[in-house]
Amino acid sequence: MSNDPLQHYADQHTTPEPPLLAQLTRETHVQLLMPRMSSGHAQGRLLSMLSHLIKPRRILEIGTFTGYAALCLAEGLAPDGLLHTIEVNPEREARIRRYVAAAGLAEKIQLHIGAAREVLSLLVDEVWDLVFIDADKVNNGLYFDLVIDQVRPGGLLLIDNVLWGGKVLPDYPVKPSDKDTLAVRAFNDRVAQDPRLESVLLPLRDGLLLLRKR
Ligand SMILES: C[S@@+](CC[C@H](N)C(=O)[O-])C[C@H]1O[C@@H](n2cnc3c(N)ncnc32)[C@H](O)[C@@H]1O
Repeated sequence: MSNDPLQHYADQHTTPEPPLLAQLTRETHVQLLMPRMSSGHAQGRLLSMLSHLIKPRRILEIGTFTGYAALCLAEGLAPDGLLHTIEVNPEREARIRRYVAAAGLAEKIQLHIGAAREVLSLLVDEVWDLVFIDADKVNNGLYFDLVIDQVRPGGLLLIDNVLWGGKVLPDYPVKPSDKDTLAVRAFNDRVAQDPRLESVLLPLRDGLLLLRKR
C-alpha cells in the first residue's frame, strides 16, 4: 500500500488484485531482490484491461521476472490465444511455472528461458497483437526494431520504465557511462517521432509508454 494519500485513493478505486497475484506480490517482496521490478497492482490491472479490450490471439512479453505481468496480460487472451514470455534468468523459471500452473494457464503461457535476442529469432513467424517490452532497458530499441514488423496494424506495444526514475529529464546530469539512461532517452525520443505509431506516455509508476501501430 502507498504512503502517498492520492496514490492510496487511486489504488482503492482500482479493481483489487486477484488473490493469486496478491500472493505473488507478497512472495516477491519477501523472497526476491528488487521486488519493484514486478508490475504490481495498478499497472497489472491496466495490463489486464488493455488485454481484455484487444482480446489478443498472440501476446509477446520480453522480461518475465516472476510472471506477474504475464498473468495479467493473459487474462484478456482470445479463446485460442497464446502468450509468449521471455526470461534470461533460469533461477526464475520454477516460480514462474508454479504460478502459471496455479492460474490454470499452463496451456496459454509459453515461457522461454534465454536471452530475448536469441529467442526472438525463433518466433519470426508470429504476428503480435500485443507486445510488452520490459527487460534490459539498454536494448529497448533493439527489441522494438526486432518485433515492429511482426506487430499487426492496430496492434499495441507497451514499454515499461520509460520515465526511468526521472533521469529522462534533460536537466538530469547523466554520466556518459550511464548507458541505461542514455538508451531510455534515445528510445523515447525516437519512437515519439515515428510516423508508424501513435503514442501516449502514461506517468503511471515509472512510466508506461503505449504505442499503437497505425
Ligand atoms: C522489470 S523485470 C520484468 C517484470 C515483468 N515484466 C512484470 O511486469 O512483472 C525485467 C526482467 O527482464 C529480465 N531480462 C533482462 N535481460 C534480459 C534479456 N536479455 N532477455 C530476456 N530477459 C531479460 C530480467 O532477468 C528480469 O527478470
